[in-house]
Amino acid sequence: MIDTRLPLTDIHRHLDGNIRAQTILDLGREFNLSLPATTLETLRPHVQVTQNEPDLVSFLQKLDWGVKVLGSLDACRRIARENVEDAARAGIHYTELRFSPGYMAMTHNLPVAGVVEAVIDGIKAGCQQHDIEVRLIGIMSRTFGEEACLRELEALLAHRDGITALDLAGDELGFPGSQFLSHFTRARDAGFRITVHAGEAAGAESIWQAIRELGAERIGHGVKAIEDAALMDFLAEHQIGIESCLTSNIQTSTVAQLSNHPLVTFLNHGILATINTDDPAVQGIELAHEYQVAAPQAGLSPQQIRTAQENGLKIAFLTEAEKAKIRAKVAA
Ligand SMILES: O=c1[nH]cnc2c1ncn2[C@@H]1O[C@H](CO)[C@@H](O)[C@H]1O
Ligand SMILES: [Zn+2]
Repeated sequence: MIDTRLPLTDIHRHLDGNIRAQTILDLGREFNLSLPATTLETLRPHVQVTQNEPDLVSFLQKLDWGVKVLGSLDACRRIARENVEDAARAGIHYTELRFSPGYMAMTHNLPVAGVVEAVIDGIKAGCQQHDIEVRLIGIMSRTFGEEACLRELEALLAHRDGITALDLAGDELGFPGSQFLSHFTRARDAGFRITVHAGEAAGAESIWQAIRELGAERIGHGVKAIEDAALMDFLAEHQIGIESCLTSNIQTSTVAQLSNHPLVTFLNHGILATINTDDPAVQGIELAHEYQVAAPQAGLSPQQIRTAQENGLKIAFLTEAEKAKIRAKVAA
């Protein structure tokens, strides 16, 4: 259950993995694109997971139509604003929305820094209309290689003030973190907080690499940490937070069934693990489902679910003063 006296957070939520099917239809029409379907019902299987995918890369293909319809910077602004609205409607008090500007820019050759600016704008517009606190995480999509990631990094650095952290996402097996050392050095020098998708498709060594070489303060998914006792101890001792996304891990076949998910073991081990969505529209879920259905199925007790909820703000990329303000507001 969600404890309504505590802030509800979603700190692992891709805004370009949460584009409404209706918006995909609207934008397809606006830019005269030929979509695979023209009604919501028939479009859905092309943009939403309908059965578990065999692996991460197949799952990620479901995000493609969402970004293919981004024919202008205004379209990017729109989906950013709608993301704030969706998160507010899901009852979320604080969210960190992440996006890959190069991935969003790709199909229609939009200026990458322009996409970053449009997303920042759209978030601001959304926050004026909804009572929610939002921070942005820039993603480098490793799937498109080092050069493309460098372009994303530079676009994010050009709008340093609007971006809180840097992440690396996409095909973890094909593009190991070791290819991105210089990217992360630059990002840390610029003062970005760091989270990295690791230990999802690849093993525990990928998590060690993210922490030791990329400077990750938090890990996205981190499922494979369970295979390395020393790493489990390290995560707990150094308070490296884990951003768990239960349903996502089933849909990517990272974990065979929720009863085998390591989240409960992470919590028992004193690791600051959290409950998040990942790509809600693509997955066909919202955060409430993760708390009310997925977490109990993963064996979490009500107390453990509450701990995971508290951990969300604990490991958020905010100052202690900002966290205190959100806690006070929700408790009031
Ligand atoms: O669960 C995930 N694991 C790894 N990468 C992901 C996941 N969901 C989305 N992306 C990746 O994030 C970028 C868009 O924000 C894209 O690179 C997409 O492939
Ligand atoms: Zn993710």
